[in-house]
This record gives sequence, C-alpha cells and structure tokens, in this order.
Amino acid sequence: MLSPHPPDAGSPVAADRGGDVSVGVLAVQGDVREHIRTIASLGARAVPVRRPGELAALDGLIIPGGESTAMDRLTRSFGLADPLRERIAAGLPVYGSCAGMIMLSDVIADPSLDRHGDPQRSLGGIDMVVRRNAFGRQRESFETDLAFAGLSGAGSVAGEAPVRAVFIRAPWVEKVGRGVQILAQVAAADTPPAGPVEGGPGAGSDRSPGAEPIGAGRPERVARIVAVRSGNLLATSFHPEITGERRVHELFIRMIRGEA
Ligand SMILES: NC(=O)CC[C@H](N)C(=O)O
Repeated sequence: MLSPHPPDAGSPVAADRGGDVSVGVLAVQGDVREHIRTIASLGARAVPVRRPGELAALDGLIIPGGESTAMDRLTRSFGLADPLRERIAAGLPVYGSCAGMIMLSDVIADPSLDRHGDPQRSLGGIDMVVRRNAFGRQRESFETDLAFAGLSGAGSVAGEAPVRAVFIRAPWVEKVGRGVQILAQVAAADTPPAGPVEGGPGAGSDRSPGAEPIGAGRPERVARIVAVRSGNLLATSFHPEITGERRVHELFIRMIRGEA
C-alpha cells in the first residue's frame, strides 16, 4: 500500500523510489503488457488485475487501450465492474488510455448495443461525454506531437517537450463538466463520422469549451479534447505506452503519491 511521502511536488519519479506503489493494470483485454512494462520501467510495482479480490492491495489502477465493448462485457462477467465503481468512487487513482478513457467517462455518446439492444456501459467517474472511434475512417490511426499540460508538475505546457501520441480508433471528449481539467487537444474534423444518437446522451451541440474553431481559413477543423484530469482520474485518447513516452505514466505515479 501507499506509504506517506514528504511533500516534494514536481520532483521527477526516481526509479529507486517507485517500488513503494502498486499499480494494477486491468488485465481482462487490451494492451496490458505495454502498460506493465512502462510502469515497471519507472520502478513501480505493476500488477495485472483480473479478480475483485486483487483490487484491495492497489494504490492505483490503469485501464488499458483495447475495445471498450469487450472490456465492459468482461469486467461485468468477472464480477469486477461494481467493485471497480466502488473503488473509483472512494478515490482510487485511475488512468485510462483510449478504451480506458471510454470506461472512465460518465457518458458514452455512441455506445454499442448488444444483441438484446442494451447499450455498453462505462464504469464512469469523469464528468464528460466521450465519442468512440471519433476521428473517422481516414484518420482512424495516426500519430502526432501534442502539447500536454502539467507533465512537469508546473501546470503549463511552456518549456515542455511535446508528447508523441498514437491514436488508434481513438475516442475524443465532446463535453466536460466543471472540475474536469483539459490537458491536451488535437485539431480534428468539426463533424464526427456518425451523427449523435437521436435523443441520446450525445444529442445536441457537441461544442465544448475545448472545441474552438482553429484558424480563420479552416473553419472545418476544431480543437478536440484528448486528455483530461478530474481529481484522481486521468484519461488520454491516445497510447503513450506504445511510443516509449513515459511522462504520462510518471504524472500518474505522482498523482498516486499525492504529489501532482
Ligand atoms: N485503441 C483503442 O483503445 C480503441 C478503442 C475502441 N475504439 C473502443 O471503442 O473501445
């Protein structure tokens, strides 16, 4: 379990101090190994999690990228969904990448339906609306450099090297509630590939404070939110774990320690 630390906010995570935190990686589906490798490379203990009983010993949890529909189905059938919701509500630090971001959203704009017509469910925790596969066919998978706020603990992107971000059939965040901090945005199409479900949670304007038009001559492109933080919860649309980028995981470890 997490031991108390002297308040040294902003200091880099040193490998020899990282072993004091246990970071679970939800291991029902998705790119579990890459997160385990990244966490272990930072010196923290990385633990694959498949059973409800494994949650108690964790200081933090990562929900990996993969397929949110399958993750929803499997977490429910493994009896993990409700215990996870309880731990999230009790303040467990959780980082979700891509499908993990979808799992942490309070509302999925375009949930898939099972054969009974029941929509996929998220675990929730972050007051936001997320749209799955939002970047559309042509840009289904792409890489770009992003300005990402707060990586050094300074709370701004000034002087911060950009994050190399890989997006794979990634979601974007359409709306955030109060208390949700926007950490990174990317220029993308104004219109999502499929319209919002009529009358559904995603219906109506999808313009959030982050969706401002970019450039006078290119009104068709807006800034889409791709990284957020809300209290102890962190989510990115992209996969830092597959590019060798470790600063997002470092930020998460500092959040677990109460240093960020
Ligand atoms: N790389 C990813 O995690 C893709 C997410 C996937 N499109 C989903 O809906 O869950």
